[in-house]
Parts: sequence; structure tokens; C-alpha cells
Amino acid sequence: MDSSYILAIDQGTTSSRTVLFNQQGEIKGIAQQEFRQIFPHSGWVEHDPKEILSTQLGTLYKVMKDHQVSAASVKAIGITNQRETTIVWDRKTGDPVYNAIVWQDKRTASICEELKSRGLEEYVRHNTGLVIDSYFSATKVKWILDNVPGARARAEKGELAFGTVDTWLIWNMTGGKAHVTDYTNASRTMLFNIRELRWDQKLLQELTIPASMLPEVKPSAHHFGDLQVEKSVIPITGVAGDQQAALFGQACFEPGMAKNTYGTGCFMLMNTGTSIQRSKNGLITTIAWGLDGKVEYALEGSVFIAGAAVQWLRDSLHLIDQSKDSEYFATKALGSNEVYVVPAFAGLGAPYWDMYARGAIFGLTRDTGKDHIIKATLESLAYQTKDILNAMQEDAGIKLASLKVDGGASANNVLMQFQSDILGTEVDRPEVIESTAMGAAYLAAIRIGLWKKEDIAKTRKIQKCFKPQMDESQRSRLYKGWQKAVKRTMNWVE
Ligand SMILES: Nc1ncnc2c1ncn2[C@@H]1O[C@H](COP(=O)(O)OP(=O)(O)O)[C@@H](O)[C@H]1O
Ligand SMILES: O=P(O)(O)OC[C@H](O)CO
Repeated sequence: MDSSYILAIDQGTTSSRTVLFNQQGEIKGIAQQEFRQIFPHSGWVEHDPKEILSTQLGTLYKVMKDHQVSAASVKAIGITNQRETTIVWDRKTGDPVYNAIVWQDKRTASICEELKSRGLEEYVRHNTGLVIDSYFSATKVKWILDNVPGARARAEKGELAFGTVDTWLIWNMTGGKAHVTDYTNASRTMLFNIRELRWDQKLLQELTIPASMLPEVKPSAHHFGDLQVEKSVIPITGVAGDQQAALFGQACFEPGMAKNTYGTGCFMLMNTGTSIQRSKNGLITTIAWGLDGKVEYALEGSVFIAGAAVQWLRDSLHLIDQSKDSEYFATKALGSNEVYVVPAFAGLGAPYWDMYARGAIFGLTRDTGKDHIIKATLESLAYQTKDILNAMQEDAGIKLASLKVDGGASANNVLMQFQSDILGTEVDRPEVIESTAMGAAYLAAIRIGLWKKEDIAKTRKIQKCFKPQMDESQRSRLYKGWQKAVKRTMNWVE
């Protein structure tokens, strides 16, 4: 075959995926592999960095083989990734000194408290756009340096490198030649100054993290390095954190445009253009992308557990065999049973930011069955989204005409209808819910001049528009119940 292709690497929290795009921007193939979630203690979540790498490259070679695509016909690779997850490795051997500490991990709550007690909250908010929370990379790097024997001394001698997952993949794909990241991923570390676009020296000092560990920060469409496959060299020309890539893939290019992605977590981002907007309602400010010589920003509401709650139904409670079965069981939940599942398994993110909240089920009665729990779990994704949308609309002073959705769980019709009902807003699901991969592919293709930014909006088609059918009194009664339930899960861990 002699056509041109773009490969998008989508390294997610629960699976590694590679998506093959043809020259017209159509998906021609997907290879996907789940990998191990490691839970060494309550509240800790780790991945094996070598498994991240092997599953990711495994899917890349598989999709090429399955579709008989030669390396020479792949014109560029775009990388998008789970953000904040922290890896530290030895520059000489390439071996990680510890497992990847995942964004959901709560072990560094006490380091966060310490930073707060030093009065750093306003500084962090002003300079990084973030709130002090164990979600972000900074305290995870510190934890590794403080707890892995010898790590701090080696880091101080310049022997160790830090990276988020994009950086780890690029380092390995380029044979250790490139130690780089892009603006979007850097903006999730709580070490990057989003106003001055450089690593923040004061925060590095406060956290005692040597600057020599940090990658170089580049625009999101940039030549990051090359992957050698057989005799061909494929350039890596696009990189963005997965939520920013989805914003790009959904063509949210104008200020005020927003999308919500339902994956392991749920992340709503609203483009705010070149101006940095501060939230008054618990959202964070993040870099949307660096492109065409400028950086654009977004407001973000991050929900830590969304599709992961559906996985919990599948893997821990064994109530369903596959995530998609949740749709069927939810339709069977009869009666007026009003059950609320608050999946605060990893604390609560926006707009609550409570590292000590834990999950709970409310409203159980003698007739509550499996179907009700499944339905309530799905509904929790929609309620959490409503919390965020309320905050975002208040910050931006606008009401969204419709919500653009994507991500694995957006395939669930019951969830999407309930989402529209509880918001009282239309929900638009595109034909391609792989917006994340699409965003990464576009960034890569724009850099090599194959596609233009405007092409995305042209190719995006709505597959289904869900319209609100619930009356206002029921909507507000149900939402009140949710707010009461959330309150009761807060500050649980002492
Ligand atoms: N039909 C469905 N209904 C509900 N949840 C789903 C459905 N399909 C997938 N999911 C959930 O969506 C998540 C996978 O979505 P994906 O976008 O691949 O996430 P990630 O990139 O975080 O790995 C999983 O947590 C899974 O449980
Ligand atoms: O793996 P996902 O798609 O749920 O995304 C995780 C986020 O990037 C965490 O901030």
C-alpha cells in the first residue's frame, strides 16, 4: 500500500491504544491492550512503566501489521497520554527507580498539607493555575526522591530523569535521545509556571526537586524525535495530554467552546483563548495547547472516578461482565428507588478538592437490587458532570447551548440521556468518540503540513443529539439528593 497514514498513540489510564488514521483523517484501525493496575496500599495506584511501554508499542506494531501498513507510509506519530502520572528513571540504564505513581494516587496528601501550611496555595494557583492536590505530579516526584533509597543523591548528581507518560514514551521511542514534553503535560505537574512558560524555580526549591531532572518543554506540534521502525524513521510531531487532545479533536478552537470526556475519569475543558482565566468555583486553569507560536489556555473540571466506577462494578463487585452491560441493567431498574453512589474512591476532584473523601452508597432500602446500584453508578458520572458544568458556566458567565461529549463511556445511551436530563442541556455525541486520538493525530499532521486545523471542524459529525426530557422539579429534586450525598462522603479519612 502506498497511501499516507498517521498513527495516534493514546496511552490511557487503563489501556494503551494505537489508532491508525488514513490521509483523509478517517480511522482505519485500532489496537488496544489493557494493563495491570497495581494497588499496593489503600489509596495508592501504580503502573509498571515497562508495561506501559510494552503494551503501547505492542499496539503500535499490531495495528500496522493488522492493516498491512508499512513504516514508510506512516508519515507521523502523535502521542496523547494519561496526564500527571509520574515516572523517574536512570538516564544511563533507562530503568525506572520506582513504579509510575498514577494521577489517582493519594499517598502524597500529607506533603500537600505541608505545602498548604507554608502558605503556598495562592502562589501555586497564581503561577501554575492549579490547586495544591496529590493529583498533580510535583508531590509524587518528591515522594520518590524521599522514599526510594539513594534516589535523592542520584537525582542531585544529575543521574535521574523525571517525566510524565509522554516523556517516558518519547525517551524510549527515541532510544534515550529526547527528554522532552509539551506545554499541556508540563502544565499538569504543579511545577510549571503557565504565565511565564518555564519551570517554576520557587516551587522546585520548596519541593527540593533538582531542575536537572526535568524535560525540555516544547509546543504541542513540534518535532519531538524519531521512532526507527525497520529501515524507516517515523517522526513524532504531536504531543498533548489526553484531555487537551480531546478538546482539540472536538474542534473547540474558540473561547467558550467546551467538551466533556468520559474515560476512567471525566474531564470537562473550556477553551479560554490566549487569556488566563481564574476560576472562582473550584476549577483549575491549564494550557490547552501550544501551537502557531502561541499558547492557549482552558478552564478544567477534573472528576477522578467516572468509567472507573463502571470498572468497579465489573471487577470488584462482579455485577456486570463488561462495562457496556451497565446500560442494559440500568434500564431494568424499576420503581421509585432513589439510590446515590458517590464514587469518591480517590477523594473528590473539582469542584470539591477533598483528598479525604471516600466512596459511599446512599438511599438503600430493602428492595434495592443490583440494577439500582448499576443505574446509580452510571448516574454518578452525570451528577459529577453537572457539578462541573455549573461551576464552569458560572465562571464563564455563559450557558452552554449543548455539551460535546466523547470517551469510552459516552457510548452509553442511558448515561447520555440521563446526562441531558439532569443538565437540562442538549448533549452532542460525535460519530468518532475517539476525539483524544483524533486530536493527537491532527497535531502531528499539522506539524508536517498534511492537514490543517480547520479540517477537524469539517470532518466532525454529530452521531446523536440527546435532548432533555425531564421536568425541572424532578431535576432539581434529584440533584439536591446528590448534593446531600456528596456532602456526607467528605472529610471521611482522618
Ligand atoms: N458502554 C459503556 N458504558 C459505561 N462505561 C463504559 C462503557 N464503555 C466503556 N466504559 C468505561 O469507559 C472507560 C474506558 O474509556 P476510555 O475512553 O477508553 O478510557 P481511558 O482512556 O481512561 O482508559 C472504562 O472505565 C470503562 O469502564
Ligand atoms: O486515562 P484517562 O483518559 O481517564 O485520562 C486521565 C487524565 O489525563 C488524568 O488527568
